[in-house]
Amino acid sequence: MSLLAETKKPHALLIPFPTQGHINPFLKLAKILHNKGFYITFVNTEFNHKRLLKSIGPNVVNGLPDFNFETIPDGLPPTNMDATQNIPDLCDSTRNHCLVPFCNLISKLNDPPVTCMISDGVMSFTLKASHQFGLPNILFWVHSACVFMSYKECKNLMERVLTPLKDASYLTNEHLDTIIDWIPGMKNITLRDLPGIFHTTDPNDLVLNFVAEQIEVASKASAIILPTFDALESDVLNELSTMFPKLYTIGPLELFHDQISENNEFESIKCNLWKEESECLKWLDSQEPNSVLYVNFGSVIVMRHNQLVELAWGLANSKKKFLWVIRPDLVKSGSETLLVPQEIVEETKDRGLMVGWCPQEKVLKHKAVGGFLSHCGWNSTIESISNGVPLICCPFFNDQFLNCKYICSEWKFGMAMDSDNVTRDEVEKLVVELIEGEKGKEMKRKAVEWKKMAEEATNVDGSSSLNLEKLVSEVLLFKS
Ligand SMILES: O=c1ccn([C@@H]2O[C@H](COP(=O)(O)OP(=O)(O)O[C@H]3O[C@H](CO)[C@@H](O)[C@H](O)[C@H]3O)[C@@H](O)[C@H]2O)c(=O)[nH]1
Repeated sequence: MSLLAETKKPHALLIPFPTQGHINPFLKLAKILHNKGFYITFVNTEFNHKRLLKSIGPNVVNGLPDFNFETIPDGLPPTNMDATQNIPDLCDSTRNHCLVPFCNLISKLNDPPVTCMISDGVMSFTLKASHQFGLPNILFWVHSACVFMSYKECKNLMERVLTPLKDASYLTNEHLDTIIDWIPGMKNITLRDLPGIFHTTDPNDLVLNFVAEQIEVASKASAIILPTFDALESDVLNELSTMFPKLYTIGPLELFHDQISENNEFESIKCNLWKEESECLKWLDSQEPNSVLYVNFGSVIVMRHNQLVELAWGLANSKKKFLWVIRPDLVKSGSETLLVPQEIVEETKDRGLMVGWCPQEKVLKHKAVGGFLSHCGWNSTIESISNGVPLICCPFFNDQFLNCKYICSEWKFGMAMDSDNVTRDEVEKLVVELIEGEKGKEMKRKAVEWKKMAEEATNVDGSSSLNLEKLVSEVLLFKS
């Protein structure tokens, strides 16, 4: 057994699940590994590749001499180029249709040959490919450790008849208040706090069964990586490390990414599926420190028009400055073309800016941003931690509920808001509190504390740095 000879460039093949919230952490990891001397092949779906050409232009996929993009089909018919594809369809299609084109791709990549692969935790069909080609396969679950643990307990929750719910009445009776005190490393949790997949009433729910199937095979991977850090989730990580001996926490990736991003050649490598409106940074430049609320709901959720209208009124009535990202597909189709009532657009034109997609990480770094109204996707959560930004948490689905629970009750840098019952008064109250209230100041202080701990984890001797080194030497470069 030996490490690969230094002279031969190791070749890492990375394949994320084909949505923005998975592509982003994969791209950061790809750049970090490239900086450590790896030859990189990054695999997108043909559909997303076309979206990248549309949103960024033809240069997007040029890559660098040793950083290449490849594509495979996702098996789905073409859909709206400005919208995230249907998630259950993607889950089903990737597991059923991607293995053969993925294997064909690996056979074709010979110069240099692939030496290891990093696959999305929910793209476990790749384990068959790694087995066939005799390659290490690292599963990258792009969630918090708590969410990963809750998925690990999927079968147990099913066996205890806690999920799927018997019928819709279980969504409103006390069933969701059932205390779950047996998940290792997790305290003060109810069924309501767990990811939304567990609240389905459909016994054949595709996504629930998909996650159950994916987590079941996780232990067959050469290693598992999570984009979190030890100090943030120590209890649950202690438990997970006994279940998965090769589990590496390597977050926040954004901080490692920042350490290498002076390297300008990386700037050209982007994977935004929507056209980025970076002019909003100039607008932020003209605002007072900590005065602006940033509002963004990530890349997947779709809300009702009345939810958006209540939000808009709440923001307007708060009289605070705001930068609001309204994706072209944020509201259910069939609603009015003018999403935000003209009255509000007029009234807030001096203090509010609305764009379709922004460079979120640069926005979160900006000194003008005093808080973030977020859906609590894991990337948005860890990017907020990396920048010490406090949150108003408005979860809509799946892992966002558990992230919200931890942000508000354990990490204490956020306040919760119910996405099902958004009212303008509640929005106004929370926004004012976050930007100028005492609770807002306390949450900002907590957010900055977490930021410092995240920085410690990614310093040379920090837990995530050491794990990243170990991941490279013990798994990615390891040759049996
Ligand atoms: O205008 C925008 C909006 C988002 N982003 C970036 O897009 C990513 C969004 O990721 P996330 O906050 O996790 O939200 P989603 O894209 O909605 O993520 C999906 O995937 C995540 C990882 O599995 C889950 O945690 C979420 O619940 C799920 O909705 C982040 O890196 C953001 O920085 C931008 O750059 N500009």
